[in-house]
Amino acid sequence: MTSGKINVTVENIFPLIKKFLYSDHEIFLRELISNATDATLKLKHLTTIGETNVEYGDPIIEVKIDKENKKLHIIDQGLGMTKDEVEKYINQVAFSGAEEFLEKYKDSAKDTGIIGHFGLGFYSAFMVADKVEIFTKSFKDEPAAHWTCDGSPEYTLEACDKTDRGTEIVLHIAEDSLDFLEDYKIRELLVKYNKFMPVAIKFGTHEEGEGDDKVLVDTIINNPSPAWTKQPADLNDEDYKNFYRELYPTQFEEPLFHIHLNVDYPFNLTGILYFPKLSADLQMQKDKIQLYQNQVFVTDNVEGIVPDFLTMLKGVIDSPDIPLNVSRSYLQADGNVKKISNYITRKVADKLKSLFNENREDFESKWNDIKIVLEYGMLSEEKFYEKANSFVLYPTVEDKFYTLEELKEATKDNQTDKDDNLVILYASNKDAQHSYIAAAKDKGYQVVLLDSPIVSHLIQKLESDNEKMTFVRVDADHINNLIKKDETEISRLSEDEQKSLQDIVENIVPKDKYTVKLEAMDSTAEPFIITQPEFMRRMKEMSQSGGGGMFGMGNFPEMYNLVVNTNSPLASNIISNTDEATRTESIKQAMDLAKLSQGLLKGEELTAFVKRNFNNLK
Ligand SMILES: Nc1ncnc2c1ncn2[C@@H]1O[C@H](COP(=O)(O)OP(=O)(O)OP(=O)(O)O)[C@@H](O)[C@H]1O
Repeated sequence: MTSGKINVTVENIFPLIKKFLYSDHEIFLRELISNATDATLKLKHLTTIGETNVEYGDPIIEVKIDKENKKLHIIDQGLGMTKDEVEKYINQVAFSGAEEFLEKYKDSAKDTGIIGHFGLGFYSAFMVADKVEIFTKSFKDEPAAHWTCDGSPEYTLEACDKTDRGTEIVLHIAEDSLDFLEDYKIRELLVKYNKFMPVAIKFGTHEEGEGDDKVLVDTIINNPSPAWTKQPADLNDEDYKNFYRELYPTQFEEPLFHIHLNVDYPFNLTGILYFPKLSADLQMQKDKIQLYQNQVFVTDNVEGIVPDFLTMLKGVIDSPDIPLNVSRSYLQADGNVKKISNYITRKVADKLKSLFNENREDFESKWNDIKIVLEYGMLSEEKFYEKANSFVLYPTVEDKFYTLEELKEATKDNQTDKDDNLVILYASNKDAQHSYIAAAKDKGYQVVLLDSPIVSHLIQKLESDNEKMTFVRVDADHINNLIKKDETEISRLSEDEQKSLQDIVENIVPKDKYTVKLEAMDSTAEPFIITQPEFMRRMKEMSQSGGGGMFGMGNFPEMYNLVVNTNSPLASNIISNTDEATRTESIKQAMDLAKLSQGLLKGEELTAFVKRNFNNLK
């Protein structure tokens, strides 16, 4: 037997390992199973290249709990180690690896980034065990070895009588980690980290069959060849849907479509992304994109790797080319990671384009579920914006879908104003803006429905990229002014009469909220109309939803115009009526009706309005 002292340079490494990443103790199992998988795949490689003629067979990795003796076993049938190799790989390589890792990250252990996802390796066993044993028999014709270490730098290494090839790691679970002797706990970890690892993992057994045919079979935790490792040509739609269910067993909604990622130059990346049906409550998205490295789960926080606007997608990406032991800011500056993020953006845009081209009707039916992602993408990724023009849709209030070019074509004859600007009218809420939409439709105008929360930012961008095109919400002005044409209505009131009308109305309407504007309109148009000027409203919205350059606008009071139609019978009545009480009453009534039609009559005012009108019916 050899015994020795591991060469400690970091002041006692074991307590450090125990403390390290306190919340992440569970990763020990992933590290040990990764080692077992590597050892198995290495042997497979050696047999395929003819380096050895041992029988590879159908190896599995087994995880076994021995609750009574407080032990956890991880057993593989991989290439094993000779005594010399244990000395070299465990006492030297693995130890110095762990040591270097700790030295580097002990101060940043609290960093919530990707740090700590990989690297501690074999010695992470000491996060949960106070004694670790290795029984290992190499595929080479040499005696088996037995290594023990009780958490002090001293270890023992001796020959043992293990006869079958491979390595068995035995963890003597520490008192404060007895959780890891619970079936459910280990199962949960295996499912979380090892669900798609490339070597079969056995955890327990279960019965299969009926009556006398009942047999005990191994319970295999993982699917060693998940869909993303296969060629797209070998998978059909059903396979993709099945994989979605495998990935998110608690998700019952089907995905809208998928994108298979598969590239090996200049970086290596595979994966499948899914466009989910987005629920109204975006905060509820608990199923996220999962990041793997060679089929080992790393994290479901893909911030910085997947472009922001795509983090609402679901699925898997697997790439060995993403550095993991680094902080988020370093990650974002990494050249490979940038390329990966650009590649994903391009693939998503290409897929959307082909869906649009292949089956436009289907694409239109999915529009409402995907628009937020696309609109956000147009705003945040210039490369996506450039491609998006050919498939992003602008639905009208009547559910007709246009691309921007089609919309321009459909509106240019009727909606170009006297200064040669194309005015695109839009509504953000079909019900609330109903009367304004109806007025626009009467004129034969198209009204598009833009109701996502970031629309004000998007139209701002579209305007700056499309000369002589402006977006105006239907309630931004009265109908004649929304798209200014040359014809002007003549006012029936004299200038003196207009002046007196203005004074009378201004005296009654609250000045801090409404600017009274007299307009000569068709006599059948509504006498009082409340409008909300486009510019102010848009800046306010942009400021409320973040950015937009109008810092602080979000707190501005709402400003409205009260447009009084000087050609309406009511306007004439107000002028000619000399009884102040009834005049005031009719202005208040007209004002309330205008508010009602803008959705502004609420609470106490609404109650008073209803009461007053019922009284009038008596
Ligand atoms: N189950 C095993 N079978 C055979 N060799 C093993 C096994 N576990 C560990 N080893 C050997 O010990 C070495 C060190 O393992 P350790 O987990 O510390 O680091 P690693 O796997 O090389 O890298 P990483 O830091 O990514 O885990 C391995 O490279 C391997 O040679």
